[in-house]
Amino acid sequence: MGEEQWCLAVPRREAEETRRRLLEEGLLDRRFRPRPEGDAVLFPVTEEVLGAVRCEFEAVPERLVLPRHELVGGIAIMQENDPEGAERLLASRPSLDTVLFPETAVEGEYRTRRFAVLAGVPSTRTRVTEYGHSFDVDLSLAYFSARLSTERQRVLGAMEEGERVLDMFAGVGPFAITLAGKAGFVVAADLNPAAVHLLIENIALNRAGNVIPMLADAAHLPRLGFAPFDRVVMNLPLAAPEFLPAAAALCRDGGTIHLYALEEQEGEYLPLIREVTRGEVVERQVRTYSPGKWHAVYDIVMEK
Ligand SMILES: C[S@@+](CC[C@H](N)C(=O)[O-])C[C@H]1O[C@@H](n2cnc3c(N)ncnc32)[C@H](O)[C@@H]1O
Repeated sequence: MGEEQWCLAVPRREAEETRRRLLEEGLLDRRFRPRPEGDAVLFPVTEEVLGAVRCEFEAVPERLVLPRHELVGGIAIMQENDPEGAERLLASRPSLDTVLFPETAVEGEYRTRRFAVLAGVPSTRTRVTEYGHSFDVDLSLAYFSARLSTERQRVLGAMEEGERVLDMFAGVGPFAITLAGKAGFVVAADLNPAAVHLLIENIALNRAGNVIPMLADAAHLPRLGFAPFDRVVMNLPLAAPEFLPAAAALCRDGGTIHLYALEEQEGEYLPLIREVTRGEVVERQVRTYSPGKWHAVYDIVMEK
C-alpha cells in the first residue's frame, strides 16, 4: 500500500481559474504542475485546505494512492519500476524534480547505486535540507541517506563544545557538517573523490570552515600523526568493524566512538569491541535494514 494524498478533482474547463484562485489565496504551491485525469485536473492539497475550499470550487475531493517512495531533496526514490506511478507522484508533489528507481542495491566501496530516471528532470543531483543545513548530493556518485538525520542530531546532542572530531567515512559531509556546529574542528575523510568534491562544496555552502576535508583511506589515518580525537564517527555499516582498531588508535582515553554496524543478533560486535576497550558500551537499533537484519549503533567509551 502506498502513501495517500488528497486532491481536488476540478473539471478541465475550470482548471485555469481554480489554479489562479488557489494561488491567489496561498492554498497551492507555485511549482504545481497540472495533471489531467479524464475530464478533470487534479490539484494536490492538504486535508485542511480541502475542507476550506471544497464548497467554493466546483471540485470533488479524491484520494490518490501514491507509490511508495523515499524523499531525498527534490528526488523521490521509488521501490517499484512503475513509470506511470512515477508521473503521478511527480504531479502530486510540487517540490519534486525527479523520480528515480534504483537498478542496483547499494554496492561497492563507495556505497553507491545505479538509477533509472522514471519521471522528471534526468538528474541524480539534488539539494537536501536537514535541520538548517543544506547538502548537495549526487545519488549515483556518492552515498547519502536522509534516514540518518535524527541520528546525526543525537550525536550532536551528546557533544561538548570544542571537541576534536574525526568522521572516518564522511561521504558528502552530513555528519561532519552537523557536528561542526559544536566541534572545535572536524576531520572528514572519504575514499571516494566524487564524495570529497561534494563535501568541499557542502563545507562552503554551510560556511563550515572548521571542517577539514580529506581524500583518504581510513585505514591510513592512524599513520598521519593526528593528536587523539575526542569523538570518532564510523558510518560504514558493512565494514566498519574492520576499521575499529584504527578508530581506537585515533580516539583519546575517555573519548567516544560511534560505530555503525549491520547486524543479525543483538550484541554481535561486542566481543570485537571488547578487544579495544574496557569502557562503557551502549548499543541502539537505528533502523531495520531487511527482515532479521538491522542497523545498530554502538556508542563506545575508550578505556585502553
Ligand atoms: C555508508 S557511506 C556514509 C557516508 C556519510 N557518513 C553519510 O552518512 O552520508 C560510507 C562512506 O565511506 C566511504 N568509504 C568506503 N571505504 C572507505 C575507506 N576505506 N576509507 C574512507 N572512506 C571509505 C564511501 O566512499 C562512502 O562515502
